[in-house]
Amino acid sequence: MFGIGTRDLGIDLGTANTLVFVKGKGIVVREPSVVALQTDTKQIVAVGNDAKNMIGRTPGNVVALRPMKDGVIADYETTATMMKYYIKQATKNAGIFSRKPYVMVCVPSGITAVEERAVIDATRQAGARDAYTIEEPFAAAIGANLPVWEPTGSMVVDIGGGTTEVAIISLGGIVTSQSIRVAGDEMDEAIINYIRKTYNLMIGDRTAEAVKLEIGSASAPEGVENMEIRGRDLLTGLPKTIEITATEISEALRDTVYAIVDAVKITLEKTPPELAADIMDRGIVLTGGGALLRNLDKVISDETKMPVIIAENPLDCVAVGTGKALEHIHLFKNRTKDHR
Ligand SMILES: Nc1ncnc2c1ncn2[C@@H]1O[C@H](COP(=O)(O)OP(=O)(O)OP(=O)(O)O)[C@@H](O)[C@H]1O
Repeated sequence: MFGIGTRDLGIDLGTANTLVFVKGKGIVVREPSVVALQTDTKQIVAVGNDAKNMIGRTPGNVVALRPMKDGVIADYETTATMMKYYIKQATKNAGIFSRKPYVMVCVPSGITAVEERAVIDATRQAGARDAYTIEEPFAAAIGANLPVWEPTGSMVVDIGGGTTEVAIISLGGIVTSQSIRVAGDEMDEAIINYIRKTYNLMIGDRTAEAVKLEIGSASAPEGVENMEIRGRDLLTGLPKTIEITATEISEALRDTVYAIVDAVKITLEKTPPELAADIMDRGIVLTGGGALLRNLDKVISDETKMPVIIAENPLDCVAVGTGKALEHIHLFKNRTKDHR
């Protein structure tokens, strides 16, 4: 058995954000999963926040890209480079003689063996002494302080950028789960499509996300809320400003919201009755950035007739849970396909 120390890391390698957790210190890195590269030399120009600010604004010789898509690695080399940068940042005060870190990385529960192998290899290439994986909803449940090791049912719905993971957990294992590639990014796309179709206006990803954060809602909000947005008029080709309402945005988000509701219902249908009774008592716990979409808890509760609770600090749950899981790394040795 090896001891897990303050140099070992839990990484939430997300489609939208990458977070690094260190035991005893908490979350030490919290940055967007974005890298800006020179197109010809592939040299890194910026990582994280600096790179995110460049999205849609780069000159011809620089490209700002998100190397993760739908919760899995879309661009292997860039992901490894990004992880190396963040691992270095998280371990910079560890001293030159300390050993390389063990790293636990979360992966979507629907991941294929090939996709999982890519995460493990990229983590090793990024400087890990060894890499382990944990399924995202399990990490989210640990991070949300659910009693995952006890013989009682807990239900977690983790709504990230690329994936929504729904899982029932009991006795340290996932009893049943659903992973759908519908989450925050799809909401942004739905807003872009709605505005293009309704107003012939093309807006960028960042504007769409800003609209979602400011006036987005899973059901029509009470009262009137407006927001001015800028984009390019598809008829004239010129910049244009329009005003949209929160009610329109809730219509735009409807299909995405109901895809998430359906995943929750399907999982509940597959849940053994004893565990369903536990969940009825304790409620469904929402984690991930998407949990903060206004009224989403209410819509899920109305549709399932179950109590729904938003976890404290929902954006941090997966990273905290991934880091805490390091303490049980011996259990993950068997769970990780790589070590079976
Ligand atoms: N207040 C909010 N309302 C709605 N959505 C939000 C809010 N805050 C953050 N989000 C969304 O949450 C998503 C990011 O969540 P999170 O960091 O949990 O995802 P991730 O771990 O990077 O993704 P994944 O788990 O799919 O790999 C983004 O789509 C972001 O727009």
